[in-house]
Amino acid sequence: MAEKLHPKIDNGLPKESASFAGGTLVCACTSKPVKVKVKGQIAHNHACGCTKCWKPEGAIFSVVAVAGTSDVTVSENGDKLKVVDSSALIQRHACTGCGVHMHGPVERDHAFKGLTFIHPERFVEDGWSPPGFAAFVSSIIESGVDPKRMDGIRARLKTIGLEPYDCLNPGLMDYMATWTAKRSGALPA
Ligand SMILES: N[C@@H](CCC(=O)N[C@@H](CSCO)C(=O)NCC(=O)O)C(=O)O
Ligand SMILES: [Zn+2]
Ligand SMILES: [Zn+2]
Repeated sequence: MAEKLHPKIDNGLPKESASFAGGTLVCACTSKPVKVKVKGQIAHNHACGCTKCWKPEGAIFSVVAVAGTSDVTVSENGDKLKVVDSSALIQRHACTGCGVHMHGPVERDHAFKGLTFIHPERFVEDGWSPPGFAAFVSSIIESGVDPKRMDGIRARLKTIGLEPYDCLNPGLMDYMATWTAKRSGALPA
């Protein structure tokens, strides 16, 4: 049987719509849900195997993307949000009612400063840009996945169309390294 990875990718990738202009993320609470508005299309959507990103029940990967922090606004019931780990790069704001991570801005001096991580499956609307790769794949072992399943899981990701990487994809890794090199002076700013 095919490995189950995440409900939004197990049956093929969701379809992007050219008319998607942003939408509203809603948490899983049946009463007073937290709502977050996002302007415009999301970027760098990926399946993430790290232990820190929020995953729906039973999933071994999260689906996570970024938007510009200035395009992300908590619109309802923001008082229910609490930062999961204030020492982390991504300041993941989780709903204290249901546990869903609703937005995760990067505020520290870093290549990703000014971006906010979000989970597009929480959009009420369809049409958001689908995941393009799988990141931190080996990290699923840290959540308890049997290492013997890894070949099958990587093969399944490739079948779905998500190239598996054990960190981020080459484009984002190069972007971060370039930022670091410019900071150190190894490359001209
Ligand atoms: N093996 C660790 C990896 C955790 C990790 O570094 N996660 C990445 C990707 S999150 C979305 O792409 C990261 O950038 N984390 C920064 C942060 O969490 O603040 C594990 O699995 O825990
Ligand atoms: Zn909630
Ligand atoms: Zn992650």
